[in-house]
Amino acid sequence: MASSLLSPSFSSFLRTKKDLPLYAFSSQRCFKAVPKRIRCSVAAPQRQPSTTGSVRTAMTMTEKILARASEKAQLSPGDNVWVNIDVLMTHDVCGPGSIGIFKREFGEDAKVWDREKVVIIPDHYIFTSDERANRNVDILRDFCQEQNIKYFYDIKDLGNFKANPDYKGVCHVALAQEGHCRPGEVLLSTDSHTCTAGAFGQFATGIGNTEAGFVLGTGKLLLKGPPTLRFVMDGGMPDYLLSKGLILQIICEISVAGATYKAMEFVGTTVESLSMEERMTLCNMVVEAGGKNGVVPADSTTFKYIEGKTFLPYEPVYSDQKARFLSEYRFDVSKLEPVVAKPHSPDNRALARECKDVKINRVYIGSCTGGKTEDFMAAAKVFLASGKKVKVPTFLVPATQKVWMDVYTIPVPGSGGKTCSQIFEEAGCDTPASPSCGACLGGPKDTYARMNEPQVCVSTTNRNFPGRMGHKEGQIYLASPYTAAASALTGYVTDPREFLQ
Ligand SMILES: CC(C)[C@H](C(=O)O)[C@@H](O)C(=O)O
Repeated sequence: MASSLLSPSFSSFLRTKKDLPLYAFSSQRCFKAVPKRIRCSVAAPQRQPSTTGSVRTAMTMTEKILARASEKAQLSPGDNVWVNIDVLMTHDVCGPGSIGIFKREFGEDAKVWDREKVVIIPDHYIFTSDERANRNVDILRDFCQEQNIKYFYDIKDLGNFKANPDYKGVCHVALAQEGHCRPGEVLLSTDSHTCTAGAFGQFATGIGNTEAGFVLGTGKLLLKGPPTLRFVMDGGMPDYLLSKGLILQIICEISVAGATYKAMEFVGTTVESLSMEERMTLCNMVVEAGGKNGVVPADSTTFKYIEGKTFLPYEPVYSDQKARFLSEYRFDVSKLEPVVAKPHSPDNRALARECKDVKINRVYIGSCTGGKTEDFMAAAKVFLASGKKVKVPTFLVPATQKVWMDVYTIPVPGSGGKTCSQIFEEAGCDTPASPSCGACLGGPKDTYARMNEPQVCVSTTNRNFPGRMGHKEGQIYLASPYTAAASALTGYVTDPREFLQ
């Protein structure tokens, strides 16, 4: 690696790197392999507060993960620390840029720090004839071949996604399904919805291309520890609510800037009762409140989901009882009603029933937020309960190839063995499309279900900014899969209780 090619900040880091013992950069999980005390004293010869044996201050789980990953005994909000990264993910939109920066800064022949810790998932602009979008995937492929990247979920045949057994689809859902989400670890990726993986009790956050270029070369990143907001959600989940409703409620309460550079920790009996997919939905939209990361303590639900998906050891951490939280918010979930976020901001709250006069042109069910297996099962439940047909075009975009398979194979409870796909067909929905991010963020003009007209859409996705799904005058109502399906059946924004009670 030619250090003369490096920018000042990169080269000063590398000087530090030279002084550190080798094991800090090995592919092993060094906090497991090396006793903490030895690590600290070798890496930092001067006595630090963390090595004096003084009683440590209570920490939140986010602080603990970052402390451990930076080989410190203690971390307080605001501390800047060099964090060892467990997984770095990138996709077709940001991968080429990150690779370009990596090559520019570390040299054309540089190798990534660990070929088994880099995960590359084409997912955004896949099923399009847009040449630049297609070229992005080619750049990823060339890089993965050159670097012998272990986890590259490639797609070559755009005409038939099933002909690409490695292809997954939406990165945040694929990361979980493929066992890349492990409690206590640090996962970074060039996508703001990386916070989804906090559902597994890990520190997961989105980074920029420049940072990703740096991580590709070093496996480290300088991160500032965020303070934590704690959300305690208790009470039985009403059977017309999904966790999309919970996170919309929270964002509306604290605003789109309410958690800027803060961790959002979700606890309480309701959270404990949620499935992994529902926890993922909760953490997924943390960034819509400005959050640095979302986190749910790992429990038996987490361990069961992970079982068989990864063979790497992991070590969960939990907030200390006396951990300091910046604020605490409490919700009695049993009293909540279905909400939507009206155009053009995820915190533009209204009760679904307050919008019953809003006429809509289409419904979209898909994305990392609302395109998981359970999201389709929820929508199918509403269609099944109504026995009616949809009144507006209803687009279904499974997040991943596995979700697509589930839609076609898993029987919906109470349906006499029908699959979601059968129920959707009977209800008159569009045939489930090839898995990808689809029209969640507009995409090239020929993207399936893109809003090319100034229409009104109820969507299970995460953002409703002007132009988000295509047309800049389009109007997007963010909603749960229950509310989206109910709205499809009436042609108006509809409270799902109309069909579920
Ligand atoms: C393309 C990518 C940079 C972007 C993000 O990071 O959020 C996208 O995934 C989105 O949802 O808007």
